[in-house]
Amino acid sequence: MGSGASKKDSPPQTSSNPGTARRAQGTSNRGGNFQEVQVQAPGQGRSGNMSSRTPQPSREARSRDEGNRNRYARHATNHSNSLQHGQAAAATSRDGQRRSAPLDDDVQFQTFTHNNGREFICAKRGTKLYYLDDWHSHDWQVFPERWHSEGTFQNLDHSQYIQSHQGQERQASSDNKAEDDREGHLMHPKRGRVETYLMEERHYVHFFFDRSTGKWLRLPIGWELHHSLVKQMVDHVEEALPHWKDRADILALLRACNYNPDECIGTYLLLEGDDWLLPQRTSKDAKLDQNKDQQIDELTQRLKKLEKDLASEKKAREEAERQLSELEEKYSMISADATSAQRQVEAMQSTRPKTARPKTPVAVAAVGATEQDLEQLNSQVKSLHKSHVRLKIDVQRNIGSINAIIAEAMKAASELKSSDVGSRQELEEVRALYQKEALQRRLLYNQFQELRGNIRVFCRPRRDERAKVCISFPSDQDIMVNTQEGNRKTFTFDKVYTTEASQEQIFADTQPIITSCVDGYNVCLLAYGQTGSGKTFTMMGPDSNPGINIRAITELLNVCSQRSETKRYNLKVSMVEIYNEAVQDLLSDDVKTLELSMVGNSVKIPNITEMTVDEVKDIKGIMKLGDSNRKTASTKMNSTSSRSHLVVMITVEGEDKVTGAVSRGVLTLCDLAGSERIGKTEATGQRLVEAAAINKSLSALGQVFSALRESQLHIPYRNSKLTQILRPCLGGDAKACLFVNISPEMSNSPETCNTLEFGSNARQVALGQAKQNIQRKPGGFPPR
Ligand SMILES: Nc1ncnc2c1ncn2[C@@H]1O[C@H](COP(=O)(O)OP(=O)(O)OP(=O)(O)O)[C@@H](O)[C@H]1O
Repeated sequence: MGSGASKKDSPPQTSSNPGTARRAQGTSNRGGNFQEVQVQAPGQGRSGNMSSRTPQPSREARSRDEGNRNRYARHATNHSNSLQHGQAAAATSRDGQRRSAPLDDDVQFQTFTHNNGREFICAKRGTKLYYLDDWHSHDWQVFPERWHSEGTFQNLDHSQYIQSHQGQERQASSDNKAEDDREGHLMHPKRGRVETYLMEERHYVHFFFDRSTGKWLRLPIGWELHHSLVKQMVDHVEEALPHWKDRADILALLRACNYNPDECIGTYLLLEGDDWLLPQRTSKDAKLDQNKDQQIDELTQRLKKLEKDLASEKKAREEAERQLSELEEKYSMISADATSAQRQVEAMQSTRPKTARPKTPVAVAAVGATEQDLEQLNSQVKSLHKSHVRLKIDVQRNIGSINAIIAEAMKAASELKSSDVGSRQELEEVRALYQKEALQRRLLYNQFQELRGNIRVFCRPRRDERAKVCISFPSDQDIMVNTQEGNRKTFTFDKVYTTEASQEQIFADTQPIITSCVDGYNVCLLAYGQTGSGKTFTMMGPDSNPGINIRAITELLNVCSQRSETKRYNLKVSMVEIYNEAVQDLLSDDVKTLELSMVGNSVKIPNITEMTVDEVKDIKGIMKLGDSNRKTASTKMNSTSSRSHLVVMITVEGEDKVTGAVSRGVLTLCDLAGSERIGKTEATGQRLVEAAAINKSLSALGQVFSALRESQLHIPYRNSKLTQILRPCLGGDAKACLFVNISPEMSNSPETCNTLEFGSNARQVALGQAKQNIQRKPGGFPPR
């Protein structure tokens, strides 16, 4: 085995990867390079000569050993054969003639169990010992010296097992042949055994051109994260899943999802909660958490103790206060007695002659208060004073401890406040979870819509501040109309904008669908509604605030230039007007009328003018040219209203610089003529003819939607020029969006209801899953 040299004497780790096994098999030297050992044929000579000497193992060990021996015996048979062949071949090549191998009993087979758990089959000849590195190879390696101390040997009695297991060997080899090594499994900690299959899929792979080697090389993840387009995708996923911080991980899943951010988010959400997807928690994290829990417990205990102390201190304080007030009362009584006694003494002294100072207490007794009484009173006053001082000290001491308690309580309160911050964080997490849930629901809904190929319908009311409005918005998917009869009707769409919605908002919601045109999808956007409801404002918009048309082409140019490293793009624009059932080329100098030819499911418009757009500045010129050629005429309702359908078609062809595959997507942007009833416009003459043509084509569009909705066999595309042109967009492999533009005025509520009903019907149309138009070889697409 050539690789044996690189493995040196360190035993390779066991690999369960079937691919690895297969590779090892594929690269091994079938003839073997065992050049030193002469071995006997299986079943010949002495065998298992040491088995009788080995101590008897336990029953469990015995059965394990038997299993091993069976395996080894099979391989020993094969390998002893191959030893012979290898040796013979080697001997032949070395000496030019085949050396006769002494097929005697000088080879002994043993199993060696390395301490790392791996087992090897070994062959001993004389003093030399060899081992088989790879189970499937026939390459014998010299047994490394140091392994002797790193494992144990067991002799192998192969002749004993060969006969009984030759049948098994044959069975095993026939089983192996049928085995598909793309099948596999992994052991998931929660899901248990997970079956896997290595699918073959066409995937985008980012390459870069390496000038030094002149080769295209795979872009490493680290580099790819700096690529602007990829960066955008990773940002998008990161924004949707704020918990997923590892950008390289995100990119790895994006690669696996063929650079589809939605699929990437969907996969993540599907497996969310899976520990393997989240950053692995380290033992350090666990310890930190444990410490935190401990701290919280300690704090809670302390808080409880403080509360208890506070309560008992409060009680003691109340008691002290009560005693104090009692003492104060007593003191005031006694001091009142003392004062009156003092007064009596003074009175007595003032009435007594100055010279005749009483020498005996009898004189004092005569006025009712003896000296003894006074002394008693004096001592009472003194003791009261003492208890007053003691009380004062007590109160001061208590106030000190109460202050300490208050400080502790304040500390505990601030800790509680910080734990409140924690619960606020929890609240934030719950909110994030809710947002994720909502995102998941929206994604699933979008995926469902995409799979069914539903026409997405967006409702946009025109801004009107003066008029009495008849609409209200219960949610961003519902709109309620108050009819003139006083009823209320609610309609549901994929999105309902308010009258305040900006052009940017409108474009942002359609942008992903529009840009999928660069990937080879056909995309169609229609604006339907009565005259003056804002269709042209939405699609074309004023110069200062452009609508979808100009923003879409600008965005397509941006996406193309972002991908210019790997793809070469060509963007062409054509513009037609359908006026009175005639298709007119708006980009030709003479506004020529065009013929349509239906070929199968597609429509061809021969001789249509296509203008290449290379830069953003080209767009406005083209739009202006088309607009100036557009027929507009006044009706009673709107003096500038267009009485024709305007269809702008943008073809984006991309050629992959590496594979040469060509993608082609067509973005069809259609500003339909006003849908109001003829009666309301009071049209006559030419205007009446125009209105009739408009009505005919719009009702043909409605019929196509109805037929598609009911999955009828015949879809009446041929009923009008409009439906013929739109056939590739409504025929099953395109993505379609319909804007229903409405007027908010009460006087227009019947038309508004009609428009919303048209939109509701269209929303039920399932076109089927959109398909990418990609051809392997360039030049594969027929001209339009
Ligand atoms: N969302 C809006 N915000 C501000 N102004 C608007 C809005 N929608 C429409 N308008 C204004 O209302 C008027 C009529 O709109 P617009 O011409 O787009 O209607 P329309 O449906 O295309 O009519 P028509 O069928 O006749 O072509 C225009 O002056 C336009 O600027």
